[in-house]
Amino acid sequence: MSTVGKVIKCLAAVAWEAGKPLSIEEIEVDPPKAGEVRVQITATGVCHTDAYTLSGKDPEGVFPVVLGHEGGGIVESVGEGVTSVKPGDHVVPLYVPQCKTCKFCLNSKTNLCQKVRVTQGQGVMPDGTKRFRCKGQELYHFMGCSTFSQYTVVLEISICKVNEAAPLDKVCLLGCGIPTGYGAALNTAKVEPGSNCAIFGLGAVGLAVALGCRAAGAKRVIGVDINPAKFEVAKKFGVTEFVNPKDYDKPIQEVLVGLTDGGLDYTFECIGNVNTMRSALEACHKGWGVSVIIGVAGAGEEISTRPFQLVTGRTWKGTAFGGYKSRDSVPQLVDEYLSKKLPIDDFVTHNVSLKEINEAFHLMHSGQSIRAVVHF
Ligand SMILES: NC(=O)c1ccc[n+]([C@@H]2O[C@H](COP(=O)([O-])OP(=O)(O)OC[C@H]3O[C@@H](n4cnc5c(N)ncnc54)[C@H](O)[C@@H]3O)[C@@H](O)[C@H]2O)c1
Ligand SMILES: [Zn+2]
Ligand SMILES: [Zn+2]
Repeated sequence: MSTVGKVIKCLAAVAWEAGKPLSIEEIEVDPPKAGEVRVQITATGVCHTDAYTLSGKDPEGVFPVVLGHEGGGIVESVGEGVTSVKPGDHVVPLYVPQCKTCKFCLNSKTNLCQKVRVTQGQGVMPDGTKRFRCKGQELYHFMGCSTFSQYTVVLEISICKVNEAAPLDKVCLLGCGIPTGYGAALNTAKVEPGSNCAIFGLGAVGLAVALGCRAAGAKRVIGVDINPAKFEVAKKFGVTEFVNPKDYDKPIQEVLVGLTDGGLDYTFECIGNVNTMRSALEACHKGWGVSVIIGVAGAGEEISTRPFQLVTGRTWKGTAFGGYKSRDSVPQLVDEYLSKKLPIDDFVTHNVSLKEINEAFHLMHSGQSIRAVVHF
């Protein structure tokens, strides 16, 4: 029996309020309106941003909400005017959309499409309404994706069709963490062959940076992390040396400058801590070192350094979603995965069912997982 045009009842992990575990509920998902796509989600990763919003610290956070933004799925039906995907297509929802018409999309220097920024931040579709209900209450959308549900509704500009040969429980991770780090090295820093790089924080994002540095032909890739358990696994991703700030009684930037004859060519902050952001900048080589901020700091926090650090030729940059124009790039990254250039499988350390989704959050908080993938 076709579900097209009908409300679908399915299971979702609902965040009813801040600071509480997710609860598995039967929800109702409306059909897609014009320009929208209803997707059956088959797998999703769990990312720090989901945890951040769930914690209540996100000033934009609204409840009750269906979180999740690292999903993979199959198109169930499309709304009026949708042409780039059709029912049955394998797709990855994208929290950075690509409308291809706004000022940002038309500028090759940025990937930050602004077409639906305001409504996406408010947790609603562009017409101000929502497509989810549970127990008589409407549920908010999240980052334009809401992948913690068996079915979700997203905009056509927030989705891309990917090669069906790729398993969705792996390429779902191309929805956030992997492109973020990989693109930070390749698109934002534009790491050159023979470079010395340092990566602060060896979670999924930092390890993806390591893959990007390796792909670019970096010579030394120094991993900086306070969890020594990360080093063995990081070698597999191309980290060549490991520095634990806890092993030293001087600032870590001084240690790194000493190890590298004056500093790094490229550093990457993948923690979200304003102190390590400063260390990462100051670990850069005078005259040309570039530091890229990827980690997301807490609301209201500020970075600082002495301006002389910049006057003497260091550059501070930042990046979201690795600088990738999302709909153009994610299908290409899927192809890189299929041609064994981009090893996504190594990121999946745990697999859980939807009912165990809170366990995936626990594995992330305790530092045990690189990524735990939730299967529907
Ligand atoms: N800019 C973007 O588009 C974007 C996208 C996704 C995630 N992020 C952010 O990237 C960051 C990393 O995400 P992740 O999923 O890899 O996180 P993660 O928690 O898996 O990894 C962080 C790592 O940093 C280490 N660490 C913590 N404090 C440290 C310190 N003081 N010194 C050295 N190492 C330290 C931890 O041991 C851990 O290995 C987060 O802030 C996340 O919000 C940004
Ligand atoms: Zn994320
Ligand atoms: Zn746009």
